[in-house]
Amino acid sequence: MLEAKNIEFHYSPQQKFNIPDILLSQGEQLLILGKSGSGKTTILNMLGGLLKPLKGEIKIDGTSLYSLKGASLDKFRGKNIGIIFQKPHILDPLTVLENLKLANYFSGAKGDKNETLLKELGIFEKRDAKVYTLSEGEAQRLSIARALANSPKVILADEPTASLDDVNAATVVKLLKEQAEKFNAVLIIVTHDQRVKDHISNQITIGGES
Ligand SMILES: Nc1ncnc2c1ncn2[C@@H]1O[C@H](COP(=O)(O)OP(=O)(O)OP(=O)(O)O)[C@@H](O)[C@H]1O
Repeated sequence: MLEAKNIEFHYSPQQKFNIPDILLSQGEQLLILGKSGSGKTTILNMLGGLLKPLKGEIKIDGTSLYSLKGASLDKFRGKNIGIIFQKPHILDPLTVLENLKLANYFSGAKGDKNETLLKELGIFEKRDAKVYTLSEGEAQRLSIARALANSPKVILADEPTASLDDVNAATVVKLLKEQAEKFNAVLIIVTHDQRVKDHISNQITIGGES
């Protein structure tokens, strides 16, 4: 389902990242741990089709990600990959529901699961609220909803709990796991948050001990 093989990458030759091969079947979950600056976001961006590795291949559902270019890569990403960024990528002037509709629009999806998703994530009551009025936890849940709006086969989350208190952090990890299980999607979380460790047993650490 998701395969990353022989990946090599550096921003400068003095700082080469050591990137392990990753092989995940449908429905499998992986936690990538590592200290700040170890390259977690960099790996996630490569897996998400946002940063081309210098060498190696990333395959999703049999498609070699970087054999696609421009609009085809954007379309493939919109349809198959849901990314929850470290800082929520949601649009402030729009409402909660409008943000989901925008994600649907970009991938040509119907959006028939939007309301269910908002209910499951506990923000249905906020569907007509503008994003700038949301609490941090609500905004984070909306960014999860947006990433899941098109029922992706691969869910990638970058430090989804970083700015959350213990209760909200546990809720967010639980929601991500539940949603991934529901879609039988691959779930990869990258984090340096030790609180997430107990929730996903399949783990790798990059850049030495975390
Ligand atoms: N566009 C870039 N150009 C040059 N160097 C970069 C770029 N993006 C990241 N880096 C460097 O690469 C290293 C890894 O960055 P990355 O954001 O992947 O780490 P991280 O493990 O996600 O860190 P954090 O946990 O703090 O988010 C850092 O030293 C960073 O300064």
